[in-house]
Amino acid sequence: MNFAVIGAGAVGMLTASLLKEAGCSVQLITRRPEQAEKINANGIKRDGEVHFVEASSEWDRIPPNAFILVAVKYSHLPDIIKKLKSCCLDNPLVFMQNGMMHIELIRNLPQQNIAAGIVEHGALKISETEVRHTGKGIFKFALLSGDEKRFLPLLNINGVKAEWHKDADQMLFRKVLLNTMINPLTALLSLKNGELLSNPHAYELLKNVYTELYSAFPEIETLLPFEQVTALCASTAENTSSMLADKLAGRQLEVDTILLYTIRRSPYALPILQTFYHLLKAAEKE
Ligand SMILES: NC(=O)C1=CN([C@@H]2O[C@H](COP(=O)(O)OP(=O)(O)OC[C@H]3O[C@@H](n4cnc5c(N)ncnc54)[C@H](OP(=O)(O)O)[C@@H]3O)[C@@H](O)[C@H]2O)C=CC1
Ligand SMILES: CC(C)(CO)C(=O)C(=O)O
Repeated sequence: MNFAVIGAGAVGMLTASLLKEAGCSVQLITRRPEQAEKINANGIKRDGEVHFVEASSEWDRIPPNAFILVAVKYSHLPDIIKKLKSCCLDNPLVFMQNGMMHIELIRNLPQQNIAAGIVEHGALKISETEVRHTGKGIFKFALLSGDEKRFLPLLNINGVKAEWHKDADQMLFRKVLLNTMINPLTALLSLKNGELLSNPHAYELLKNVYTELYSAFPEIETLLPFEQVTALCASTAENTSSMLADKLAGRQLEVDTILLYTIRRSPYALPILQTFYHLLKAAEKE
């Protein structure tokens, strides 16, 4: 099976190396040619093992039948969308971003077959050619447009666990709610995921956020029971959330596509989350 992975950050390097290990043919597309050169020379190091994946910053290296997995951040998408409007017109596309604001952005792409992906793995970029697999999980996919049969091969890749979901909105919103609860609190308080449970003040805030979300989205009771939130904090206890990792690295935070999305989707004002939103935006570097 052929893949092109766009973006050689934490998720891009993790996904490309897992697919290569599974015997797939993988073309990694970097933004900077110098990163592609380093990857071609040294491979991708993942937890001490090296996986040789072909990398380039040239989009014409993408085979016409390859699945294109877009593994960049929400804020990087405008450039990618510009490219996709005139190339890779027949390739199936999968967008792997956290959050949900990208769904509107990609609505008018010319490609027929488009899916959303959820990455329930933890990945930390160590260097231009090294990634740490900080949490082993699963990939989830759901159809945004086109023919779902086109994507079913993604569920049968050796050693790469994947699930198909019938309802893209529900799949994505569950993850948004999870990220809305964990990411801002960890980023604001500089806590690891597990400390949201062990720090009594953080735990109180986590419960209050859940209660606030419940008032706006009562379906959360079945979509994402509080026990599932605490179970995830416990199973990723040592993880630095992606929002805290971005803050520590001085990168732009994915606040809008996660937190602002939730605030806007709510039928009522959400004062706790609005406060978190302004605290995070006020501290964000230009
Ligand atoms: N890290 C994690 O554990 C998880 C992340 N996610 C989600 O996955 C998405 C990606 O996250 P993550 O991998 O951590 O982000 P990173 O910031 O580590 O990586 C993003 C990569 O995209 C590259 N990029 C930006 N613009 C382009 C472009 N025009 N062409 C090619 N490459 C480009 C960047 O390149 P450059 O370095 O040159 O700027 C960078 O390598 C996010 O939405 C995140 O929320 C989901 C679950 C877990
Ligand atoms: C679920 C969670 C919070 C795990 O760290 C995550 O997806 C993230 O860090 O963005």
